[in-house]
Amino acid sequence: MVQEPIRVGLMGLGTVGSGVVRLVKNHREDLFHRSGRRISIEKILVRDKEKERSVQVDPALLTDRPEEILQDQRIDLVVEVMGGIEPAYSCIRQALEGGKHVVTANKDLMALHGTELLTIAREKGCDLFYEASVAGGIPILRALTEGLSSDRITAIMGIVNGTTNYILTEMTRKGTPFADSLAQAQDLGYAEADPTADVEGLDAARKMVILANLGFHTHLSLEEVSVRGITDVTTEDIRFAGQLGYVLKLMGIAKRDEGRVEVSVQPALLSEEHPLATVDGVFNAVYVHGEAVGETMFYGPGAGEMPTATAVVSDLVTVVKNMGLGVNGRGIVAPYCEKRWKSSREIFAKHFLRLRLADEAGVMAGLTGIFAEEAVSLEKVLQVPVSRGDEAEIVLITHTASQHQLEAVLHRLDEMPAVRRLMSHYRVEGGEG
Ligand SMILES: NC(=O)C1=CN([C@@H]2O[C@H](COP(=O)(O)OP(=O)(O)OC[C@H]3O[C@@H](n4cnc5c(N)ncnc54)[C@H](OP(=O)(O)O)[C@@H]3O)[C@@H](O)[C@H]2O)C=CC1
Ligand SMILES: N[C@@H](CC=O)C(=O)O
Repeated sequence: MVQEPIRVGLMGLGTVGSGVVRLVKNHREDLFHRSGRRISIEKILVRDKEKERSVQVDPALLTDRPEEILQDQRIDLVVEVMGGIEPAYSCIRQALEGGKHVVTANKDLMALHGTELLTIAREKGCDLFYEASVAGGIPILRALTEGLSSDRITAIMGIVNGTTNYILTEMTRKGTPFADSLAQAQDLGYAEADPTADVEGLDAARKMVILANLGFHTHLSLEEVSVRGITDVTTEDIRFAGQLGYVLKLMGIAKRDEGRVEVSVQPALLSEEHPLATVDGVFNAVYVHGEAVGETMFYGPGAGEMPTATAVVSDLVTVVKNMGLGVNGRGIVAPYCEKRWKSSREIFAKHFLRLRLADEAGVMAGLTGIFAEEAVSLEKVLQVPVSRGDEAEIVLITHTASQHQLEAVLHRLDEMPAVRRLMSHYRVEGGEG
């Protein structure tokens, strides 16, 4: 008996949606063999039906009315690649409540409403997959939920935003100014429609919430994550970090010790030996530490049309296979670990500080005295030349100290008259010893 095809309603035909159309067409036979059904894109929701498209589609498939997909009983599965919260949230909710399976690439939405939507999906016996929402083409969500499902995850650290990694790589390698590198990332289709979310760290924070919730089986919300982007990173910071043996990356850091978690996004220095240090350009990588497995790392393109479409269409294949087995929605695990945040006394790291000082006798002694009194020892100190004769600049790296100790030092430096300016400070990961 010839089975009916799986009927898909595609919401969005931009960068990712176009990739989905291309992949479904180009890998048609493989997808059929792997999923057991033909995949047919029945309708495509767009904002502007007249717009010129980079991919060829039958104009009769285009609609600007979501209900044409949501109320079509023949459609089994909705692929949401519009982005943003609304109308994506209402569409996905309505699709699930109507018994349609959903695949989405929308991290904004999954970071904000993921737990709620997954609960609806489970109750309705529907699948809701979102592999493409984190790290584009890297199957990291599947690694956490399947490959590492026997382990207890203690750390997830990642370069999870392709746009900022591209910008920082261009600044490091070629000294390309921030604005020019951002424009290139936009032209290449890596950046969000509003790139503020990329450069201010919010996009990475959304992904870290998704990763931490899956890895730690808890329910953390976005507002609780400490977020700092790359807009104040300078080429000097990058250069001095390099002189000390470090590279600067926008890092997502999620760690769990004895049930207490920390999650942050910040530009951080990585030792040149750290496995994440060589991840350049649009590439992403996620380093996962598990109690039993130890260190693992997942690497690949974090954004762009075809890598992201690969993740979306792979989710689609899983939905179709689950339909064949009659197990849709069963793989969704509800959060079962209590949420307990670390205090600032429980978060430990080394730190990089760049300070502009008055060039006077006794200033260095006063400065090192502050670090000693707060029990923060110094690992490396570098004096750098400055144009003003009455000023000196130093760059230093501390040994491991708590966040609380660092804040005490920064507060006291702020009150020390000879400290003219704190030029920059970053957390340092790796390079212990
Ligand atoms: N680009 C990337 O590399 C990656 C993107 N993602 C995520 O994938 C999703 C899609 O991103 P991307 O393809 O880059 O986005 P684009 O801006 O390129 O495309 C969005 C598409 O959705 C349509 N759309 C948007 N709003 C509406 C609306 N209100 N009603 C109807 N149609 C609408 C647009 O229609 P029209 O064309 O008519 O304007 C467009 O076709 C986002 O959630 C993004 O965060 C995830 C990983 C990587
Ligand atoms: N804007 C995002 C796209 C993928 O999620 C990024 O640059 O990583």
